[in-house]
Amino acid sequence: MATEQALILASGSPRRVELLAQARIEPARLLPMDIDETPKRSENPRTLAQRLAREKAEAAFAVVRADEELKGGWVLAADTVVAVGRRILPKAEFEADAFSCLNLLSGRAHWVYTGVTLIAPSGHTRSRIVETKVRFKRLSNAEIDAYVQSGEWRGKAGGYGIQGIAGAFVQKLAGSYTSVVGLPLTETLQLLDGEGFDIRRGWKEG
Ligand SMILES: Cc1cn([C@H]2C[C@H](O)[C@@H](COP(=O)(O)OP(=O)(O)OP(=O)(O)O)O2)c(=O)[nH]c1=O
Repeated sequence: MATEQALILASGSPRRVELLAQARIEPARLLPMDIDETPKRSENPRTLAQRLAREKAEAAFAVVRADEELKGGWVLAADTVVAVGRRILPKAEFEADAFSCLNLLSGRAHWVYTGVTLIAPSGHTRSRIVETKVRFKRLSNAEIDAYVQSGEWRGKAGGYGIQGIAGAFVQKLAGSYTSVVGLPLTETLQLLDGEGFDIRRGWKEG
């Protein structure tokens, strides 16, 4: 009989669950961590994504370690930050956020940084940061208005979701598409594999 292995995903992001499902990895438990995501003064976007992924993973690991049922699981967390130069864009909550993000992104290139942290049952921690450059076409006011109406930007870093309508705004992408959606699959599977989690257990046909 195969030994049990449990992945605890320290996330409330449906995108991250879907990306793992794409690789046939199903978390045993979702454990969203409500941490303060405010950037430190003059913190750069890359460092912020790394720090927040680590903080989410560490907070979740503390819960897992103290829980009889969850103990022995692998803890995974990620954080996605969108930036234009050093300017960090908000996770859009209000229409005004979405308007200002889209006006800023229109006709320009921006960077998407996703930090990923994995904590193995032993407590051993590994992190990766993935950087992707995305270029949007020039957006007309009518396009921005219609996109804001769609509501697809809600709760998303930089005020857009590449996996939806905004996929049509992208002229060029250099890096990792899955990282922009919220979880770089190649690097995440490498981390899991490196810490003894069987990433191919669900790959068998039927
Ligand atoms: C740029 C971009 C971001 N996003 C999403 C991914 C993340 O869910 C969100 C960035 O916010 P995060 O703070 O990384 O994640 P979250 O608060 O949604 O979830 P949790 O902390 O519980 O894991 O933006 C997209 O879905 N598509 C995109 O194209």
